Amino acid sequence: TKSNGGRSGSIVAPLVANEEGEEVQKIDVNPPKGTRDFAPEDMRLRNWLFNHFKEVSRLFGYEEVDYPVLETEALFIRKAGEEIRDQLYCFEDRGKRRVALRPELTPSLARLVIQKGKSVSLPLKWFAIGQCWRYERMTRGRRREHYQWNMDIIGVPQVTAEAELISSIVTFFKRIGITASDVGFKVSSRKVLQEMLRKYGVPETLFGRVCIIIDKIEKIPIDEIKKELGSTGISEDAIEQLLQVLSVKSLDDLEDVLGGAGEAIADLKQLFSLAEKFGYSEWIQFDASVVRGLAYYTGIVFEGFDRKGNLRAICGGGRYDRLLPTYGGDDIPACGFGFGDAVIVELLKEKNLLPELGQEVENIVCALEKDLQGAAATVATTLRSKGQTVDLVLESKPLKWVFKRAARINARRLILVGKTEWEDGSVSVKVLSSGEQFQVKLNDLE
Ligand SMILES: Nc1ccc(Br)nc1
Repeated sequence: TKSNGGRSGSIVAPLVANEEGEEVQKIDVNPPKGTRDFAPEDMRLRNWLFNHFKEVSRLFGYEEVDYPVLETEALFIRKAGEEIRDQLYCFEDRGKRRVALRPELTPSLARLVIQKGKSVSLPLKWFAIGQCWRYERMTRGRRREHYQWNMDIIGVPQVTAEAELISSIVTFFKRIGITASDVGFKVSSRKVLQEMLRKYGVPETLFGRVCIIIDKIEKIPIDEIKKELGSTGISEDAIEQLLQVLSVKSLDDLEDVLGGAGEAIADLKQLFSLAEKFGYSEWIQFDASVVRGLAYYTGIVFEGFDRKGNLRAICGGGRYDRLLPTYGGDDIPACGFGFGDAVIVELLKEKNLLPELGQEVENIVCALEKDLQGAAATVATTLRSKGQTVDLVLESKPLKWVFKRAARINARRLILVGKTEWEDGSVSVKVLSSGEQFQVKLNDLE
């Protein structure tokens, strides 16, 4: 027995004989470390999830886009100390170009918007579902790929954009049976930090780095946070004040600390007011400690969390008004979110909300004799041309086998092509749930 979970990686794989009788090593039939296969039952769940993503995006009037999974490494090189950068799945290709498997979709979106330039009219409302990658030492045994649903609004500076994005996620949750008792959104604004840093004369250039350090506040000891903040040159007093403001519990308290004139308070007040109008107030709460782990956010940030606190963030997003100019693009405001395909499935399992998705086919068609296989093909094609799904039995099989297969694929009807009936263009139909059986002319078969 293998001690490595059946992977033949480190243990010499068994030798098997090929067609020429040569001894060959059996390949490792598992997918590469950190990646997944999607066998039919997995693919049915994935399609169910993605169809909800797509249906919500369509409801909100968003257009679908996609980008290459492979991008130039430069698209993701940011110097703010992000984990997403440390884990970049990057390499040199055969043309000696530095490339990377995308760790997220937003930089590709920015690249395409810049590429389109004046040929597109703002605002743009785009969505994508794409596989994203990271290269992480497998010691933690975590996945190296996941699929992310993204929705983005490009060209709207007002907070109405963020309010609509959160509404789309709430709409998604409601469609799959998740309620405000299960999940909430922690909402804040990076303008809180920005205003605090300005107050202490901290250079704007440190903003991204400071946010990334603070995003780790619940992951590493507070002394480490203070040490890392200190290493940027921020004074101890400023650090104390920063950490103080992150523990503020309400917008009113925040207003007391920041004063009422700043954009942070104005944005947050408007967002909570719009939440009322969109009908999702019970889903959101102010939480000054939310900063998110991507350097490019500049304003409102939010993350979906499970109220039981068992899981990692379900989704997250925010405003990134400075991203396009960092790639040489125009100064176009933007905001968006990412929603991964892993935590949501863990949540659905926990809430017993996973859908039962068996294979379904309307008809299984079978020739009763070998020389009627052609006739069976005609029957299958006729049904398919009418939009009926058909599993055609492709070889001569005993009826017992056919009935077993019909049950396994959950066929609704068994269509038998027999010699006598076929002579006058008819087939036998058996409705498998009721046992009802009748003969019918092929052309009358619906
Ligand atoms: N960015 C990223 C990519 C892949 C996985 Br799995 N998690 C995060």
